Amino acid sequence: MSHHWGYSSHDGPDKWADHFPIANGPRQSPINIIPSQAQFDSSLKPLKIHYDPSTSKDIMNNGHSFQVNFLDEDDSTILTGGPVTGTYRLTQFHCHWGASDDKGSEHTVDGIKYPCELHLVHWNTKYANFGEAVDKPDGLAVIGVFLKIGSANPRLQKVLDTFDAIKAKGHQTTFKNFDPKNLLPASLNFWTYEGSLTTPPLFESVTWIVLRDPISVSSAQMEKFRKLLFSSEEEHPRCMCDNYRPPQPVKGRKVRTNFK
Ligand SMILES: NS(=O)(=O)c1ccc(C(=O)N[C@@H](c2ccccc2)c2cnnn2CC(=O)NCCCS)cc1
Ligand SMILES: [Zn+2]
Repeated sequence: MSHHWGYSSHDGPDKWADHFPIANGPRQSPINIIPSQAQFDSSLKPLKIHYDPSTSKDIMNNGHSFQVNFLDEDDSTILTGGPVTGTYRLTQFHCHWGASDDKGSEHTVDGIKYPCELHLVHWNTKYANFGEAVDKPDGLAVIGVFLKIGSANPRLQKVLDTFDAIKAKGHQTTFKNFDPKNLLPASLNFWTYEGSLTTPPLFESVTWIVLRDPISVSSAQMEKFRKLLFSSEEEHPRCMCDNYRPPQPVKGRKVRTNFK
Protein backbone atom coordinates (compact mmCIF):
# COMPACT_ATOMS: atom_id res chain seq x y z
CA MET A 1 0.00 0.00 0.00
CA SER A 2 1.65 3.21 -1.03
CA HIS A 3 1.43 5.72 1.84
CA HIS A 4 1.03 9.32 0.69
CA TRP A 5 4.14 11.31 1.60
CA GLY A 6 5.38 14.73 0.56
CA TYR A 7 7.37 17.71 1.64
CA SER A 8 4.79 19.90 3.38
CA SER A 9 4.47 20.35 7.18
CA HIS A 10 1.78 17.66 7.45
CA ASP A 11 3.40 14.93 5.28
CA GLY A 12 7.04 16.02 5.07
CA PRO A 13 10.40 14.66 6.37
CA ASP A 14 9.51 15.23 10.05
CA LYS A 15 6.43 12.98 9.61
CA TRP A 16 7.97 10.17 7.51
CA ALA A 17 8.90 8.06 10.57
CA ASP A 18 5.15 7.63 11.31
CA HIS A 19 4.75 5.27 8.34
CA PHE A 20 8.45 4.49 7.63
CA PRO A 21 10.19 3.86 10.99
CA ILE A 22 13.51 3.25 9.19
CA ALA A 23 13.57 7.07 8.93
CA ASN A 24 15.38 6.90 12.29
CA GLY A 25 17.68 4.05 11.18
CA PRO A 26 21.48 3.76 11.42
CA ARG A 27 22.35 4.59 7.79
CA GLN A 28 19.96 7.34 6.66
CA SER A 29 20.63 9.92 3.94
CA PRO A 30 21.40 12.68 3.21
CA ILE A 31 24.17 13.78 5.60
CA ASN A 32 26.28 16.88 6.14
CA ILE A 33 29.69 16.14 4.62
CA ILE A 34 32.64 17.56 6.60
CA PRO A 35 35.62 17.41 4.19
CA SER A 36 38.23 17.77 6.98
CA GLN A 37 36.83 14.63 8.67
CA ALA A 38 36.62 12.54 5.48
CA GLN A 39 39.29 9.84 5.11
CA PHE A 40 41.37 9.48 1.93
CA ASP A 41 41.21 5.79 0.86
CA SER A 42 43.89 4.81 -1.68
CA SER A 43 42.10 1.49 -2.27
CA LEU A 44 39.16 3.34 -3.91
CA LYS A 45 39.34 2.71 -7.66
CA PRO A 46 38.66 5.42 -10.26
CA LEU A 47 34.97 5.84 -10.99
CA LYS A 48 34.22 4.30 -14.40
CA ILE A 49 31.09 5.65 -16.04
CA HIS A 50 29.95 4.33 -19.43
CA TYR A 51 26.66 5.92 -20.49
CA ASP A 52 25.03 5.16 -23.86
CA PRO A 53 22.70 8.08 -24.75
CA SER A 54 20.48 5.76 -26.80
CA THR A 55 19.24 4.24 -23.51
CA SER A 56 17.45 7.44 -22.44
CA LYS A 57 13.70 6.80 -22.71
CA ASP A 58 11.35 9.41 -21.24
CA ILE A 59 10.94 12.15 -18.63
CA MET A 60 8.10 12.24 -16.14
CA ASN A 61 6.67 14.23 -13.24
CA ASN A 62 6.24 11.62 -10.46
CA GLY A 63 4.78 14.11 -7.99
CA HIS A 64 8.05 14.31 -6.02
CA SER A 65 10.49 15.44 -8.73
CA PHE A 66 11.00 15.15 -12.47
CA GLN A 67 12.61 11.83 -13.41
CA VAL A 68 14.45 10.88 -16.62
CA ASN A 69 14.13 7.11 -17.14
CA PHE A 70 16.59 4.84 -18.96
CA LEU A 71 16.34 1.44 -20.63
CA ASP A 72 18.21 -0.83 -18.24
CA GLU A 73 17.84 -4.29 -19.86
CA ASP A 74 21.54 -4.53 -20.74
CA ASP A 75 24.95 -3.26 -19.60
CA SER A 76 25.21 -0.33 -22.02
CA THR A 77 24.78 2.41 -19.38
CA ILE A 78 26.76 1.44 -16.32
CA LEU A 79 28.85 2.51 -13.35
CA THR A 80 31.77 0.42 -12.11
CA GLY A 81 34.81 1.09 -9.91
CA GLY A 82 34.89 3.76 -7.22
CA PRO A 83 33.56 2.24 -3.99
CA VAL A 84 31.38 -0.37 -5.70
CA THR A 85 32.10 -3.99 -6.56
CA GLY A 86 30.52 -5.29 -9.75
CA THR A 87 28.34 -3.48 -12.27
CA TYR A 88 25.53 -1.04 -11.56
CA ARG A 89 23.05 0.06 -14.28
CA LEU A 90 21.66 3.61 -14.55
CA THR A 91 17.87 3.47 -14.31
CA GLN A 92 16.90 7.12 -13.72
CA PHE A 93 18.04 10.55 -12.68
CA HIS A 94 16.12 13.31 -10.89
CA CYS A 95 16.79 16.43 -8.83
CA HIS A 96 15.94 18.07 -5.51
CA TRP A 97 15.75 21.86 -5.24
CA GLY A 98 14.63 24.84 -3.12
CA ALA A 99 12.02 27.59 -3.36
CA SER A 100 14.97 30.03 -3.50
CA ASP A 101 18.65 29.76 -4.50
CA ASP A 102 19.88 29.60 -0.87
CA LYS A 103 18.64 26.01 -0.31
CA GLY A 104 17.62 22.86 -2.17
CA SER A 105 20.42 20.28 -1.97
CA GLU A 106 20.03 17.22 0.26
CA HIS A 107 23.69 16.67 1.09
CA THR A 108 25.46 19.73 2.49
CA VAL A 109 29.20 20.44 2.65
CA ASP A 110 30.40 22.03 5.92
CA GLY A 111 26.75 23.04 6.36
CA ILE A 112 26.58 24.75 2.96
CA LYS A 113 23.40 24.12 0.96
CA TYR A 114 23.46 24.25 -2.84
CA PRO A 115 20.34 25.39 -4.77
CA CYS A 116 19.92 21.95 -6.38
CA GLU A 117 21.25 18.38 -6.26
CA LEU A 118 21.14 15.86 -9.13
CA HIS A 119 20.85 12.13 -8.36
CA LEU A 120 21.86 9.47 -10.90
CA VAL A 121 20.34 6.20 -9.63
CA HIS A 122 22.03 2.86 -10.47
CA TRP A 123 21.16 -0.72 -9.39
CA ASN A 124 23.47 -3.69 -8.79
CA THR A 125 23.25 -6.25 -11.61
CA LYS A 126 23.80 -9.10 -9.12
CA TYR A 127 20.02 -8.62 -8.66
CA ALA A 128 17.48 -9.30 -11.41
CA ASN A 129 16.11 -5.74 -11.62
CA PHE A 130 15.67 -2.44 -9.75
CA GLY A 131 12.73 -3.74 -7.73
CA GLU A 132 14.84 -6.66 -6.43
CA ALA A 133 17.86 -4.45 -5.73
CA VAL A 134 16.12 -1.46 -4.11
CA ASP A 135 15.94 -2.88 -0.56
CA LYS A 136 19.29 -4.76 -0.45
CA PRO A 137 22.24 -3.28 1.48
CA ASP A 138 24.40 -3.30 -1.69
CA GLY A 139 21.48 -2.81 -4.06
CA LEU A 140 21.93 0.77 -5.29
CA ALA A 141 24.61 3.33 -6.06
CA VAL A 142 23.56 6.96 -6.46
CA ILE A 143 25.89 9.63 -7.86
CA GLY A 144 25.08 13.01 -6.33
CA VAL A 145 26.05 16.17 -8.22
CA PHE A 146 25.69 19.67 -6.74
CA LEU A 147 24.40 22.52 -8.90
CA LYS A 148 25.83 25.98 -8.16
CA ILE A 149 24.42 29.33 -9.39
CA GLY A 150 26.53 30.62 -12.27
CA SER A 151 26.32 30.66 -16.04
CA ALA A 152 23.38 28.92 -17.69
CA ASN A 153 24.00 25.22 -18.30
CA PRO A 154 23.20 24.35 -21.95
CA ARG A 155 23.19 20.58 -21.26
CA LEU A 156 20.66 21.03 -18.47
CA GLN A 157 18.56 23.28 -20.73
CA LYS A 158 17.56 20.20 -22.78
CA VAL A 159 15.89 18.78 -19.66
CA LEU A 160 14.25 22.10 -18.72
CA ASP A 161 12.79 22.46 -22.22
CA THR A 162 10.51 19.45 -21.53
CA PHE A 163 9.03 20.92 -18.34
CA ASP A 164 6.03 22.53 -20.06
CA ALA A 165 4.99 19.03 -21.16
CA ILE A 166 5.33 17.50 -17.66
CA LYS A 167 4.11 20.42 -15.52
CA ALA A 168 1.62 18.37 -13.50
CA LYS A 169 2.05 15.07 -11.60
CA GLY A 170 1.60 11.98 -13.76
CA HIS A 171 2.61 13.62 -17.07
CA GLN A 172 5.46 12.16 -19.12
CA THR A 173 7.01 12.72 -22.52
CA THR A 174 9.67 10.99 -24.63
CA PHE A 175 13.26 12.05 -23.96
CA LYS A 176 15.67 10.36 -26.34
CA ASN A 177 19.39 10.49 -27.06
CA PHE A 178 20.28 12.35 -23.91
CA ASP A 179 23.78 11.72 -22.51
CA PRO A 180 23.75 12.22 -18.71
CA LYS A 181 27.57 12.11 -18.78
CA ASN A 182 27.25 15.73 -19.94
CA LEU A 183 25.75 16.60 -16.55
CA LEU A 184 28.92 15.56 -14.70
CA PRO A 185 31.69 17.97 -13.69
CA ALA A 186 35.17 17.59 -15.23
CA SER A 187 36.56 16.00 -12.07
CA LEU A 188 35.17 12.73 -10.70
CA ASN A 189 36.63 13.37 -7.23
CA PHE A 190 34.02 12.12 -4.75
CA TRP A 191 33.03 11.49 -1.16
CA THR A 192 31.43 8.08 -0.50
CA TYR A 193 29.48 6.60 2.41
CA GLU A 194 26.81 3.96 3.04
CA GLY A 195 23.32 5.47 3.18
CA SER A 196 19.71 5.26 2.10
CA LEU A 197 17.03 6.47 -0.28
CA THR A 198 16.28 10.08 0.71
CA THR A 199 12.55 9.60 0.11
CA PRO A 200 10.15 6.96 1.44
CA PRO A 201 10.48 4.00 1.67
CA LEU A 202 13.97 5.24 2.80
CA PHE A 203 15.53 1.78 2.24
CA GLU A 204 19.13 1.58 3.57
CA SER A 205 20.39 0.28 0.23
CA VAL A 206 22.46 3.12 -1.26
CA THR A 207 26.21 3.47 -1.68
CA TRP A 208 26.39 7.25 -2.03
CA ILE A 209 28.99 8.76 -4.38
CA VAL A 210 28.79 12.55 -3.94
CA LEU A 211 30.97 14.45 -6.44
CA ARG A 212 33.06 17.23 -4.88
CA ASP A 213 32.80 19.68 -7.80
CA PRO A 214 29.47 21.28 -8.74
CA ILE A 215 28.10 21.93 -12.21
CA SER A 216 26.60 25.33 -13.05
CA VAL A 217 22.96 26.39 -13.31
CA SER A 218 21.66 29.94 -13.79
CA SER A 219 19.12 31.57 -11.49
CA ALA A 220 16.75 31.83 -14.47
CA GLN A 221 17.10 28.08 -15.05
CA MET A 222 16.33 27.42 -11.37
CA GLU A 223 13.11 29.45 -11.83
CA LYS A 224 12.08 26.89 -14.48
CA PHE A 225 12.41 23.99 -11.97
CA ARG A 226 10.02 25.88 -9.68
CA LYS A 227 7.34 26.03 -12.38
CA LEU A 228 6.79 22.28 -12.04
CA LEU A 229 3.86 21.18 -9.83
CA PHE A 230 3.65 18.55 -7.04
CA SER A 231 -0.08 18.42 -7.88
CA SER A 232 -1.98 16.73 -10.70
CA GLU A 233 -4.11 18.70 -13.19
CA GLU A 234 -7.30 18.13 -11.17
CA GLU A 235 -5.80 19.32 -7.88
CA HIS A 236 -5.16 22.85 -6.64
CA PRO A 237 -1.72 23.78 -8.09
CA ARG A 238 1.19 23.34 -5.63
CA CYS A 239 4.65 24.54 -6.75
CA MET A 240 7.26 21.74 -6.84
CA CYS A 241 10.05 23.15 -4.70
CA ASP A 242 11.78 22.42 -1.36
CA ASN A 243 11.58 18.73 -2.34
CA TYR A 244 14.69 17.93 -0.26
CA ARG A 245 15.22 15.98 2.94
CA PRO A 246 17.55 17.72 5.45
CA PRO A 247 20.79 16.03 6.64
CA GLN A 248 20.35 13.03 8.98
CA PRO A 249 22.50 11.78 11.91
CA VAL A 250 25.82 10.23 10.75
CA LYS A 251 25.72 7.66 13.61
CA GLY A 252 29.41 6.85 13.43
CA ARG A 253 29.63 6.28 9.66
CA LYS A 254 32.92 6.97 7.88
CA VAL A 255 33.00 9.20 4.80
CA ARG A 256 35.85 8.23 2.45
CA THR A 257 37.39 10.22 -0.42
CA ASN A 258 39.42 9.30 -3.50
CA PHE A 259 41.29 12.62 -3.34
CA LYS A 260 43.66 14.31 -0.88
N1 LIG B 1 16.66 10.56 -3.71
S1 LIG B 1 17.27 9.12 -3.97
O1 LIG B 1 18.24 9.18 -5.02
O2 LIG B 1 17.75 8.60 -2.71
C1 LIG B 1 15.99 8.07 -4.52
C2 LIG B 1 16.24 7.22 -5.59
C3 LIG B 1 15.23 6.36 -6.04
C4 LIG B 1 13.99 6.39 -5.42
C5 LIG B 1 12.92 5.50 -5.95
O3 LIG B 1 13.14 4.78 -6.90
N2 LIG B 1 11.70 5.56 -5.34
C6 LIG B 1 10.61 4.81 -5.88
C7 LIG B 1 10.60 3.37 -5.44
C8 LIG B 1 9.93 2.48 -6.25
C9 LIG B 1 9.89 1.12 -5.88
C10 LIG B 1 10.48 0.71 -4.68
C11 LIG B 1 11.13 1.63 -3.87
C12 LIG B 1 11.17 2.98 -4.24
C13 LIG B 1 9.34 5.51 -5.48
C14 LIG B 1 8.47 5.21 -4.48
N3 LIG B 1 7.51 6.19 -4.48
N4 LIG B 1 7.77 7.05 -5.46
N5 LIG B 1 8.91 6.66 -6.03
C15 LIG B 1 9.51 7.40 -7.12
C16 LIG B 1 10.57 8.30 -6.50
O4 LIG B 1 10.53 8.60 -5.32
N6 LIG B 1 11.55 8.67 -7.36
C17 LIG B 1 12.70 9.46 -6.94
C18 LIG B 1 12.36 10.93 -6.95
C19 LIG B 1 13.05 11.58 -5.78
S2 LIG B 1 12.12 12.98 -5.22
C20 LIG B 1 13.74 7.23 -4.36
C21 LIG B 1 14.76 8.10 -3.90
ZN1 LIG C 1 17.10 11.98 -4.99
